Amino acid sequence: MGKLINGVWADQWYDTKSHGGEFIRDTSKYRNWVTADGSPGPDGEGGFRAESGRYHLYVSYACPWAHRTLIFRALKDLGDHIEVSVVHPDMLADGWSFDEDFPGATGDGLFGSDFLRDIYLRANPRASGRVTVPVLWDRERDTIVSNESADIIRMFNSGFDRITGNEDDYWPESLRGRIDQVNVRVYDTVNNGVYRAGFATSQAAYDAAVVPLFDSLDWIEALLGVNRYLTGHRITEADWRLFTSICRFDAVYHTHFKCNRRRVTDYPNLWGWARELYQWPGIAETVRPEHYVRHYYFSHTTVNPHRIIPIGPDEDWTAPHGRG
Ligand SMILES: N[C@@H](CCC(=O)N[C@@H](CS)C(=O)NCC(=O)O)C(=O)O
Repeated sequence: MGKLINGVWADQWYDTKSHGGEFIRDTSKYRNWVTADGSPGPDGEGGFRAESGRYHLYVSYACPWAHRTLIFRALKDLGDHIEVSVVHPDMLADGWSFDEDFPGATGDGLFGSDFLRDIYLRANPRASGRVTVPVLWDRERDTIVSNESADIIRMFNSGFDRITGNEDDYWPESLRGRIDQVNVRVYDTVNNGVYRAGFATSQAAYDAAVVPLFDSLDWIEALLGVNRYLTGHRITEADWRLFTSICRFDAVYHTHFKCNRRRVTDYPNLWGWARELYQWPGIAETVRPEHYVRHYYFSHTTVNPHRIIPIGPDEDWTAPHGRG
């Protein structure tokens, strides 16, 4: 695992030393937007018009951020319009690779590259920074539109509606304030909180992440006792953004990232909600435990040096969810 520096690959783990043992996530570099008519989105430049077949999505089934984009691709009927390439779950010295010797790893369907970094270098031969999934690639302009999952799911939520005829809205105007509020807490303490706990290299940095994480899970459990979904009676982006961390929680974060005060199955409301989302049409196919279990336990040798993959909990995600 590493990063690009002026177009050259350097094998480097995250630098926690200079921040008191704390893991700090880099910000995404590409923030352009696909819009229905090609006008600029909230950030970045214009010229990325929604068109069938024009955009290609690079993902890992292991990654919770990439998982969001696969979920929105499924929810919004974009499967026939946006093709996907899936990296191998092992992220080793060369970063994400397009090796195909793992079921579900597709190789690079566009260029036949060996590594995901080749895609970043194609967009900019002197690229610097981490090489992350997801990446939304524009075949027409031969460049990266965005490598920020929060933006990509909003593009998918509304940008292609004229092409698909699917007008389901997971970021409805009337709930935007509340959704954004929930997203901030969920991002800081859960989505990113598990990484801050798991990659911490000091007790203080771990404590500072793990306590707010379980405070938030208690808060969510209470919310889901009152409302069917996080922001009320209607499922929104906020639910899907939480879901990708929750489906990985018991199998990975509880053990590998030491987030072990409780499991998801210990929270009756959260566990029912999680099963409902898992059973939502099109979603179970996007949940690939064999990829995420392998990825975390095998790739993070700083956390799990012997690469032993634990047996995992016995949980039935297909049991009736009892919600609603
Ligand atoms: N802000 C990005 C974060 C993406 C991200 O961190 N992806 C991880 C996989 S879960 C990755 O590719 N990491 C490689 C690295 O950090 O070198 C997003 O939400 O799209």
